[in-house]
Amino acid sequence: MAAAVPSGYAPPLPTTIFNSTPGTRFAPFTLRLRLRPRRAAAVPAAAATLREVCAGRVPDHVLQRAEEVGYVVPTEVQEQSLPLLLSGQDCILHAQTGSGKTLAYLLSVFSAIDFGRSSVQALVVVPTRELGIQVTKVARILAAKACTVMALLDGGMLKRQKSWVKAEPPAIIVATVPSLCQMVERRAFTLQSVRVLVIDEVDFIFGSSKQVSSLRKILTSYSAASSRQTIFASASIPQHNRFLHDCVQHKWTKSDVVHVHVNPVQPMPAHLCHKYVICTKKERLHVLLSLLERDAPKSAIIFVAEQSERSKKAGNPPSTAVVVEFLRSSYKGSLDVLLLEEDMNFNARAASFSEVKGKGFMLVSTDIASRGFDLPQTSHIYNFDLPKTATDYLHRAGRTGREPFSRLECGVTTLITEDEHFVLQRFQNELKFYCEELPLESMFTFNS
Ligand SMILES: Nc1ncnc2c1ncn2[C@@H]1O[C@H](COP(=O)(O)OP(=O)(O)OP(=O)(O)O)[C@@H](O)[C@H]1O
Repeated sequence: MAAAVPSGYAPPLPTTIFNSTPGTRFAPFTLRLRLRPRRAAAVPAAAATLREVCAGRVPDHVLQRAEEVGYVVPTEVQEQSLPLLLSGQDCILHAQTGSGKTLAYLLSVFSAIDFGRSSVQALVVVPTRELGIQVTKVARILAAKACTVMALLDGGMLKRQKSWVKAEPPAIIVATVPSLCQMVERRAFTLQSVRVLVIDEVDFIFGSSKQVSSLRKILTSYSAASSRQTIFASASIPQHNRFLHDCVQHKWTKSDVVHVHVNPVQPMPAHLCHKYVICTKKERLHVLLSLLERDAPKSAIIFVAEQSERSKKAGNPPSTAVVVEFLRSSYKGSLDVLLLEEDMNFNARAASFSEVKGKGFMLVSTDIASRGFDLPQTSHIYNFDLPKTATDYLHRAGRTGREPFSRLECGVTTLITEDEHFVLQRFQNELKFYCEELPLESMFTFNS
C-alpha cells in the first residue's frame, strides 16, 4: 500500500474516535485513543433523528428526500461521523459492512456543494462499475434534480461522456479510477474546484496495483487536500494507524484528519450466522445444491474464485461457468441463476446487475460483487471457494444482513476441503466470529 513512514517523521497526531465494546481490554497501541462508551443498542431510545443531526448543514430538500426513502434515524456510524463530516473535517469512516457509510459521506457532499454553481464540486471514487451505479442512484435520489450527478464508470463511451459533461456540467461525479483519469487527462473538466473528495472502499483501491498510482494522482495532483474535504470509507482498513500517518505525510488529507472507527473489536456484523461443510472438491456442486434446497434463500450470492491464468491457458472453463451451468440444470427452485464476473463485457455485466434488482436471484460471482454491493434482499451467502484473506471473507459475508435496524439472522456458509479448515479457523480468530460445522452426512438426506 502506501510508503513507510520514515523514522523521525512526526506529523500532528490524527485523532481516532474509537467506539469500544464494554469489558474489552485494548492493546497498548490504542491507549492514546480517545475512548467513547458504546451505546447499548444501535438506536438509543432518545436518539436524535437524521434531521436533527444534520440541521442547518444539509439543505432541507435533501433531508426531506432522505426521510421519504426511509432514512429517518441515523445508524451508529452516521451518528458518530456526521457532526465531524458536516463541520468539514477530513475523516476516515471505518465501520462494519452495511452500517450506512454511503449516506454519511453523501450528506457531507450535499452540505458542501453550492447548488447554483456549474462546476465539479464533489467527487466520489469507487472501485467497481456496479458500486458506482448504486452510489449514483442514492445521490440522485437525494439530489432530486437540484443538481446534476454524473456517473463516469468503466464501460462508458468516452465521447458521449465528454459531450454530456459539456451539455450538463455535473456538480457531483461518481467515478471509477480509470474512467475519471481518462476524462481529466483529456481535459473534459478539471477537479480544481472539488470541495469534497470521497474514496470508497479505499483499502481495495490502494491494494490494486493497476489503480494505485492513478489514485495518488487524484489525491495530490488533480486537487489539493488543503482546499477540499477528503473522506475515506471502508469496512476494512488494515494497519489503520499507519494509513492515518500516510494520509498526513503524503498530503492526501489535512493534518487533523479524524479516524471514526465504529465497532473496532467486532468487525463482523453480529447477526450473521456462519457455517461450514467439509467436503472434497468433487462433492462441492452437490453439497451446494443440497444447501440451497435446505436453506431456501430469499436471494443468494455464491462466491467462486477467479480463474487462474494457468487454468485459462489450459483451456479449462472458469469455475463460475461450471457452477452456473450446474445450477441451471439441477436447481429446481424459483430463483433466477445469474452470473457476474470481471471478464464479462460491460453490457452483460449491466444486464446481470439490473436483473438482480427487485426480485429473487441467485448470483454466481467472483469477488467483484463483494465490495459495496447493497442488495438487502440477500439472505444467504455461499463461499463455493474459500476467500483468499480474512478481509475478503468479511466483505463477502457483509453482502447479507444489510438492513441496519433488522436483527434477522442471515447465513454465510463456506465449503472447504479438510486441508482448508485451518485457513477458515484463522479467519475466525482474526475476525472474531463463530463458525458451526454442518456434517457432510446431513447434506445428502435431501438428494437420496
Ligand atoms: N439511516 C438509515 N436508515 C435506514 N436505512 C439506512 C440508513 N442508512 C443506510 N441505510 C441502508 O443500509 C444499507 C447499507 O448501507 P450502505 O450501503 O451505506 O452500507 P456501507 O456501510 O457502505 O456497507 P459496505 O461497507 O458493505 O459498502 C443500505 O440499504 C442503505 O439504504
